[in-house]
Amino acid sequence: MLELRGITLRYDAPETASATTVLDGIDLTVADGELVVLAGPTGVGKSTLLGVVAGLVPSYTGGTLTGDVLLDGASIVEQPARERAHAIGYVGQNPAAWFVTDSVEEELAFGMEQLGLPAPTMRRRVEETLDLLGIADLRHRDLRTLSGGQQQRVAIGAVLATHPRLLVLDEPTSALDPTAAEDVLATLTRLVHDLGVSVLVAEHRLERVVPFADRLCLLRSDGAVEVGDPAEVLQDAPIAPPLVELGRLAGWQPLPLTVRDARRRAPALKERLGDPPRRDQPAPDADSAVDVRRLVVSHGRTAVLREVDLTLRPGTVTALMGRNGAGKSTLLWALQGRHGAASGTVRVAGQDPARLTPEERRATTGLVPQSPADLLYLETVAAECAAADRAARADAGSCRGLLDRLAPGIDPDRHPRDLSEGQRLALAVAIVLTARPPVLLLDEPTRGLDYPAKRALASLLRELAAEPGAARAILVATHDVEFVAQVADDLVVLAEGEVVSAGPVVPTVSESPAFAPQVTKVLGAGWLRVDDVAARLAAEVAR
Ligand SMILES: Nc1ncnc2c1ncn2[C@@H]1O[C@H](COP(=O)(O)OP(=O)(O)OP(=O)(O)O)[C@@H](O)[C@H]1O
Ligand SMILES: Nc1ncnc2c1ncn2[C@@H]1O[C@H](COP(=O)(O)OP(=O)(O)OP(=O)(O)O)[C@@H](O)[C@H]1O
Repeated sequence: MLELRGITLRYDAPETASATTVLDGIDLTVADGELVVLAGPTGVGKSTLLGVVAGLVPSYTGGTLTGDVLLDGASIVEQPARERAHAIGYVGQNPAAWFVTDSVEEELAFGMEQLGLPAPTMRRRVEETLDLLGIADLRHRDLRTLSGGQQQRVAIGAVLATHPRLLVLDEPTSALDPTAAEDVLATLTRLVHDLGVSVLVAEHRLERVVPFADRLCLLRSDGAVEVGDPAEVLQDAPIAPPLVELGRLAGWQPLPLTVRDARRRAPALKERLGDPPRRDQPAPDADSAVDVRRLVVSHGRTAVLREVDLTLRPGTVTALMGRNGAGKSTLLWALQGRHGAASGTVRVAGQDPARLTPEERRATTGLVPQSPADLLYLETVAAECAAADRAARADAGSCRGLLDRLAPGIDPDRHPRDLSEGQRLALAVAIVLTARPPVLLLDEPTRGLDYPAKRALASLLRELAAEPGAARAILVATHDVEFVAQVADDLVVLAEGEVVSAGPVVPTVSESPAFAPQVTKVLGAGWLRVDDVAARLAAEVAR
């Protein structure tokens, strides 16, 4: 159905007369009724390739494209994006940026209006889509007031309502809670299997998508491309979901792609491993870094946070999880003093953040918001890093050093607008971490990050939490269960604005089918990370 021939994209930088070749001679086909996953390191060119298919690159981004894009055998490479929209539905990495209307219902209808569909058809499809994505209760809502995951669902719905034959999706589950992500992927698979729709989806959280994939296309950083059966492509891929890494360690062949497959092989491995590792709990500290009591925050008449109690211990990383719209971002903003409490108290490093000046606030609390671009306002990566060093009175090069740990090798002269999603997030995280404030808040900080980058971020946060004398507390709102397994000591789960569980990570995730990481599902409570398994096997060999 879709055929890409020799796609090469060069981004020109006129001011320096240099050019970056992002994609170099990519060939790829997507058949009718096939779901192809596009994977690869942060910044390798996945979004660029999807943009080429949708007709957005190079028209909206600049750059020079060579090669051909064929749909049903006919070249569409010269066709503008809007003329491809009857067949190709595209959802970008940052859905809110693409909204063209004000309300959920209008947005769901907009694409169909553009295609000139009759009103009764539109009406019917809007209803179907609201149900399909579980967003019926949001139908009259203003798009700007939706949570990140709610926006992502609306964006996917708006495209599904046009009934495209090819869906092109850029990290479509990055803002979705684990259950919603599974539901959306199951819906897509139904469209693929029952209606012969084709899907090309770029994703970093391979543990979520690979079980649904017919084929995997891996773009490597050296420009090589591998396309094929997911288990074969992942055999020695530099990026792999935890199950695959576990399978490699244990020597399982073929590599397991689903928890079910891995569990069948697990008994022998469990026997070799013995008891799960003991996790030291940091010593309880009398002074909490963050203390929230009976916090209520409302939007109009709706209470979004209801009597929330939260204590963050210095020296710890706490994960904040919960369904889309549960109130996680609202809580983070309240800790930064930006959402006035209707009632209750908030104390951050002993003070009420709402009473601090912006400068005092920055000195106590650093927040990486859900859309990292909000923190970036200068012309180059180098200027952003230099400004962060100055603001934090840190040594020159501090911010750049942090950035290189997360996303190495970014051109310092590049405009932050032209970074890939993961690179932009890495820059925002580096800027906030440069200030080394006593309280760090991160809202969904793994979008666009590949596995090595997530591992680097986890170890950076662990180092910052453990810094002697810093008494630092870190709170990470995320849907990324594998990241939680790597980084967190404690877990707080919100539901409908209330804390429904709070405590050390191991018991809290072990009992939850939604929040348990793959290693826990395969090996049982107490095992969280592939690294723990590797360490135990290495110790066994040493004995
Ligand atoms: N308009 C542009 N001008 C110059 N360089 C660009 C532009 N857009 C993207 N790039 C660069 O092209 C490379 C590929 O970006 P792209 O967004 O396609 O990566 P990606 O694989 O989707 O990344 P991520 O995993 O972070 O989403 C990156 O190095 C990025 O900095
Ligand atoms: N201005 C507003 N008016 C009405 N409701 C709002 C407004 N702002 C946020 N909300 C609602 O408050 C709830 C909590 O939003 P919040 O962004 O805190 O959720 P979240 O847990 O961070 O979600 P996600 O996981 O999707 O990012 C959501 O249901 C959201 O729709």
